[in-house]
Amino acid sequence: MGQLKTEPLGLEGMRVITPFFQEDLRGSFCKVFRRELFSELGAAEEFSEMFFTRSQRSVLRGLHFQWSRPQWKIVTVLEGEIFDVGVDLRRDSPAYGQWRGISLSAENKKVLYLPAGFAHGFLVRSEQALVAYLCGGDYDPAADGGIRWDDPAIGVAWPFRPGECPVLSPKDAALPTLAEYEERRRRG
Ligand SMILES: Cc1cn([C@H]2C[C@H](O)[C@@H](COP(=O)(O)OP(=O)(O)O[C@H]3O[C@@H](C)C(=O)[C@@H](O)[C@H]3O)O2)c(=O)[nH]c1=O
Repeated sequence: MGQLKTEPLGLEGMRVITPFFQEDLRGSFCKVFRRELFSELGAAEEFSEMFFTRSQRSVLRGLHFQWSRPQWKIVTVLEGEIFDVGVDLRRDSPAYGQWRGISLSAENKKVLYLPAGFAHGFLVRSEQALVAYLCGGDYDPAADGGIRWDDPAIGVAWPFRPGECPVLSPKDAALPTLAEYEERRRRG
């Protein structure tokens, strides 16, 4: 009872979790986190932050990471639907720079696990989306980084509707490409 199922998503360590879900006369029960499972997946046993973001349709957040103090993330959607994306930025990974994406919604109840070393972002595909995160590894504003959502070298195929433009934060609109980011780091 109460087990969660996991499946790979094409990049080493990236997993899709199907929560334990049960309905009865009162409503429902949905378990998305179990320490034992996430320890097996490589996540530190303790998480550092839990937070929620609410966003309108077409909002695109990302692609975010902490380069010097990478965090693992567990992402789930409590209301609405997002297209959720992870980009492998682990320096020693043969899949460096590759991305995978999946629809997460309140309806499908899928949960995404991103190991430390991935960039993360999402596009909102419903009127609103309420997204919940657990993050392992402390948030460090000085290490907070990001790369452009539309970096052509990464080539995320965001599922925009015809004529749809993403709504970005000023910070995200000014992010560099991965190559630019690396160049800045090399120069210090
Ligand atoms: C990311 C983060 C931000 N903050 C603060 C900083 C700022 O005042 C406010 C909003 O931050 P941002 O504009 O960076 O929020 P947002 O653009 O929603 O950033 C998030 O985007 C998605 C894609 C992720 O993967 C998350 O880890 C996070 O980076 O929250 C924290 O306190 N802890 C955190 O872990």
